[in-house]
Order: sequence, then C-alpha cells, then structure tokens
Amino acid sequence: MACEIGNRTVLKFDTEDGVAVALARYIADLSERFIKEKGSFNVVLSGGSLIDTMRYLTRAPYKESVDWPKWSIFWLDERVVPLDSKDSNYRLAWDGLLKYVTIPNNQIYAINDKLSPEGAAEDYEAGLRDLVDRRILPLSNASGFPSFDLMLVGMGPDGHVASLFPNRPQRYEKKRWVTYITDSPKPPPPRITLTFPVINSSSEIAMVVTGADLAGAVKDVLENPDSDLPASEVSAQGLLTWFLDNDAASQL
Ligand SMILES: O=C1O[C@H](COP(=O)(O)O)[C@@H](O)[C@H](O)[C@H]1O
Repeated sequence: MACEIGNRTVLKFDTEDGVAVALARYIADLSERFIKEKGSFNVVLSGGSLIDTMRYLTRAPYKESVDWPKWSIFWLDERVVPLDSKDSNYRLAWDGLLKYVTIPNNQIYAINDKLSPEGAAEDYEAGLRDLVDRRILPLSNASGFPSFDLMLVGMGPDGHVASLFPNRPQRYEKKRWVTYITDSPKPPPPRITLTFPVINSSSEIAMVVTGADLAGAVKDVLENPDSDLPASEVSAQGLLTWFLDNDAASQL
C-alpha cells in the first residue's frame, strides 16, 4: 500500500520480506535509470539491518541484470574500527552484498581504518572533494553540497539516522560534509558520518525501516509535524520514499 505523508511517499508491506522484494526492484530500477542518464550510479549505504534487507539484489534476476561495474559505493556512516571487525559497516556490506557482485574495488570507498575518528572524517571528506574535482561526484546546484544518486538510510529506535543522534551536536552540522563522533550512544562509540546538508542533497533517498521496535519513532517522524527526531530532518532533492513493514507501521 502506498500513501503520501507530507513530502514523503510511504510504502507499506505485510512483512520484512515484502520490503526486501520491493527494495531490490526499486534499487535495480534506479540503477538502470541513472546509468542510462549519466553512465554511472553512486550509492550510499547505511549499516544495520539495511544490508540484509537488500539481500534479493544478490540473487536472480538482479545479480546478473544489474550493471554492477557502473556502481560506486559510499558509506553514510562508519564505525571507526578495523574494516574486518564485526562492528564495521564495510564488513557488513561486504559479507552481505559486495562480495556477491562485480563492483570494481576502486569504486568502493571505505574509510581509512588506521586513523583517529577526526582524521578518518577529514580523510573521507577529502576523498569526496577529490571525486568532485574529478567530476565523478556532482555538486547539487541547489545546495552546493555533493549529490549522490541514491542514499539508503536506516533508522534506530531513538530516531537516529547515519550516526546523527538525538542529544548529540553532529546533527546540527551545517558546513562540513563529513563529521565524527567519539561518544555515540549506540556502540561502538567512535564513528564518522555524512552530515545532513549532504544527506539532503541526494537525488533519491530510501528510508528502510522494519521491526516493531521502530514503530514509535516511525509514528513520531511521519505524523508529528514538530518531531525533533533526527530522522524527521531527512529530505531529498528528488523523491524520499519510506519502506515500512507492518510491524514498523503498526502505530500509524
Ligand atoms: O548504528 C547504526 O544504526 C543505524 C540503524 O541500524 P538498524 O540496525 O536499526 O537498522 C544504521 O542505519 C547505521 O548505519 C548504523 O551505523
């Protein structure tokens, strides 16, 4: 079932598996559209449950039909831990998605895990600036911040997105493209994260939210015009689409 709530399209499915099926088709369709329009597809991944919900992309027909070599992969946020740690969003994405598909390694933009959180954030932002200089990543005409084709965003029960948490100042960053946090309320504490000006410069955003523990935050973000949760600040230059299962939508 689809409906419009504010400036968001909300798609509701009976089960998490229904979300997973629809999400794979949505991503494959966008991949085809962007590659036809400009020859490449820049995708930003979250960590958490999102990667498992992308599982149908690693199977037929998408494993073969998607033009994976035209993709570039970035992270919305990353834990500052070794890339082979079980807490790393890179490792999660590698194990659940990237190892099954044919995206060239030099188009997978992981953090430098040898640096401090501050250093890793500066290094990731410098890498993005280099891609802008080389015209691989465009700047949004509207905001002047880099504009990714698709951002896949998860949400925590506290309404956090990326590593932008309630009661932490990073969510108010207006100048930097990438910032860092050393006291994340959700472990592990050291992380880097894209900032809201970058998130909200994306062409397309999918908020992928499944599970009963998220129902309260979903209701607040989608039905309370005065919501102060970080997820309520997400907007896109194109379409912002929420994918919900019945559990996450149970309080709407
Ligand atoms: O810590 C994180 O949490 C959020 C939400 O994760 P989920 O398991 O509740 O889906 C995730 O989007 C973010 O990338 C991750 O670092």
